[in-house]
Amino acid sequence: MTSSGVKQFNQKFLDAAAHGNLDELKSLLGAVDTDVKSDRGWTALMFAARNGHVSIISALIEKGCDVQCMNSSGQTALEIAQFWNHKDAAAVLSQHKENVLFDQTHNYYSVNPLYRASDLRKDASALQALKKDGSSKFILFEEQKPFLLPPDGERRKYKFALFSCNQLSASLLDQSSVIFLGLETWDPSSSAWFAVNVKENGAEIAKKMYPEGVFVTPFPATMQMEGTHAGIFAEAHSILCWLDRYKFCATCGSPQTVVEGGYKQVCSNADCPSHKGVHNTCYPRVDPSLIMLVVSPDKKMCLLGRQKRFPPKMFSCLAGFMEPGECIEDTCRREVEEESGVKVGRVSYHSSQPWPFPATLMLGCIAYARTDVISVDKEELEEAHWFPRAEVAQMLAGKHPDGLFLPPKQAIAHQLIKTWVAGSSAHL
Ligand SMILES: NC(=O)C1=CN([C@@H]2O[C@H](COP(=O)(O)OP(=O)(O)OC[C@H]3O[C@@H](n4cnc5c(N)ncnc54)[C@H](OP(=O)(O)O)[C@@H]3O)[C@@H](O)[C@H]2O)C=CC1
Ligand SMILES: [Mg+2]
Ligand SMILES: [Mg+2]
Ligand SMILES: [Mg+2]
Ligand SMILES: [Zn+2]
Repeated sequence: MTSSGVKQFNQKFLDAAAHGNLDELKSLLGAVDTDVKSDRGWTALMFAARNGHVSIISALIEKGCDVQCMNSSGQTALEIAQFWNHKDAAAVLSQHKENVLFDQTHNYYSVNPLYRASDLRKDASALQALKKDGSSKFILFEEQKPFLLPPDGERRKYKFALFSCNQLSASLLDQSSVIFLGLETWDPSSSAWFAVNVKENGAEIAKKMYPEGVFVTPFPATMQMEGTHAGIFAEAHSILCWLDRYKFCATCGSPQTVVEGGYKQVCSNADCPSHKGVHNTCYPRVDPSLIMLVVSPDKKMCLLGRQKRFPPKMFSCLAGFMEPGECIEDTCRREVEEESGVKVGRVSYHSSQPWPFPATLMLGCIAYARTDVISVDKEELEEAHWFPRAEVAQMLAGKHPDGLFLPPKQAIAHQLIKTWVAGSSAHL
């Protein structure tokens, strides 16, 4: 199709959304990019939100459109629906889990719908019964690679291939490292989910059941998963990596036994001090890390940097691990000063994101600089600059004249930057 043909096609799609023409929209859905934008940066979802067309909104969300996308004035579809007082449309948009829950941002990898039922972990016989229950669901991993159904004509995103206990061998299910991920709801009779690390023959069974399924290298493939499955992946992958990396007691070096559905390891040495007092070596790790959008003293610019490993032309927020005995605010101030020489004053918390590679927890902040002179630590960053808001908006929209761009929407860095560009938050 010629470029003017594509433009006409896209316009038809946007018009169908704006006029509430569901049949027309559905006939175009497979053929167009659901997030295509008008000249003013409006998506089909925003047009539907503007006019309160709930069925169009539902059809677009079902197809996996970007609910958090912003127009050139920095509004999301939800904000548009609220502004025009379309209550039903706003309700559908705000219910959507990838968007906003409890009026708070929920980042990618953080939307895990399972109820973790941690009390059940201690009940070995209850867990054993759940493993044999026909309604329980099993997801598979091989060497920490999840077994997923890839996108196809119908499906735009990866999702887990689900197995029942009858489809897996007894020896696979008997492993102590079968991880109990939780129940589907708070109702104790709801289905349980488990993650299993398979050996060769398990991988064969998986392929036989789902010939189209693949064991994928987690990053970046899991960035393209259905939102709730990405949340379940984050839980399972972090635990599996921990079990794989921490096989011996950190206190005395003896082998450990996996207990509590994979959530604890106990030292086999009865005399080990880890059996007494504070025994935090037995539990899975979470490594807190700060990520911050630093705003200039005049509030007109933000600080973005490049690590050497980034793809060319990509800039992002500064980030760094928390150190022992440090509070969130001080980690933020220290990492920014170490990496860029800029001194930060007030730090305001925005939102968090599990980053399961293997078990980082990103704590996202907006940081207010007290100084603006940049002196880059070349060990950590290749370059860092102040960028004016209009230029960052171009980067967000993928329209920067020099092709500079930002991490994708699944990264908390993107969400922090978007918050600042929109200037719509209580943080600013
Ligand atoms: N979700 C998102 O949007 C983004 C996520 N991130 C993630 O944030 C995390 C931190 O960012 P990064 O800039 O790399 O961190 P830092 O600025 O703290 O520097 C990284 C260095 O810290 C050391 N290190 C590794 N693990 C730890 C730890 N648990 N505690 C203390 N120091 C550690 C490593 O040194 P050595 O290699 O010498 O051992 C590493 O090279 C990373 O996991 C990164 O993937 C970063 C940017 C965006
Ligand atoms: Mg650093
Ligand atoms: Mg860093
Ligand atoms: Mg550091
Ligand atoms: Zn020990």
